[in-house]
Amino acid sequence: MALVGIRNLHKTYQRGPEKVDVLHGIDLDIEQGDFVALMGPSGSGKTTLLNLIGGLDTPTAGEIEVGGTRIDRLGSGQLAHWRSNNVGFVFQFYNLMPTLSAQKNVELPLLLTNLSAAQRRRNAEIALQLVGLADRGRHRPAELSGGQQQRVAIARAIVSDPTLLICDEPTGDLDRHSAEEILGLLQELNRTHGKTVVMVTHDPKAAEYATHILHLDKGHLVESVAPA
Ligand SMILES: Nc1ncnc2c1ncn2[C@@H]1O[C@H](COP(=O)(O)OP(=O)(O)OP(=O)(O)O)[C@@H](O)[C@H]1O
Repeated sequence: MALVGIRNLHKTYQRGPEKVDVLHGIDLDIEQGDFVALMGPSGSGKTTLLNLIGGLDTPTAGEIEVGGTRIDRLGSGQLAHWRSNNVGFVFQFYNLMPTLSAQKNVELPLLLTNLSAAQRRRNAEIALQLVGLADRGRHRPAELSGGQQQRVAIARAIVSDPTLLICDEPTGDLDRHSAEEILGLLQELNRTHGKTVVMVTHDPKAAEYATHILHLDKGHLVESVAPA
């Protein structure tokens, strides 16, 4: 069974009196261990689909099963609990807490668990080590480069050991060199640590790191090709 199974997925937003149909019956399977790049023109529904897969939003109609759980059937509290156990999120602008050190930022998701303070610290250290920032734990975000801040965000995303990593334009704010480092890191997490990665990107070079490339156009999945 696929890790993510999506059937006839629809999403309609209500904007005042107006209805905006964004996804029109998406069918998609993502296997455990896939690294999927989701591409398509601006407004085609990429972030909408990504947020539905990660349980940040709920569909208007259709089914989403992740790791055997029908997440479209969960209430908002159950969905939040499911997310914290199963999904790590990486965003374009890092979303780190500016007043907290890198170490404390990485520990944040663990505050929702019943791990001891010592265990939280240890797990955050391991995650920072994995992203190559063991020596930057005491730095605040403003004292780190964009690429380093994104590494901290990735450490925060993996500290709870989720199966699924959801990345929305993770290199959209980085120069080419830092972008390649971040993509290399995501690839290593995918290949070596077995994380299933779903990444929205506009950048064809970023998509080359994926094992599968999906194209969305006006709310339809138009193509699914593996990179050469
Ligand atoms: N919360 C919302 N309420 C109403 N409309 C929304 C909402 N979120 C997104 N939309 C609309 O849904 C459509 C798809 O948005 P989405 O962010 O999924 O596209 P995208 O492909 O990720 O675009 P981009 O590449 O520009 O980020 C857009 O027309 C957008 O205006």
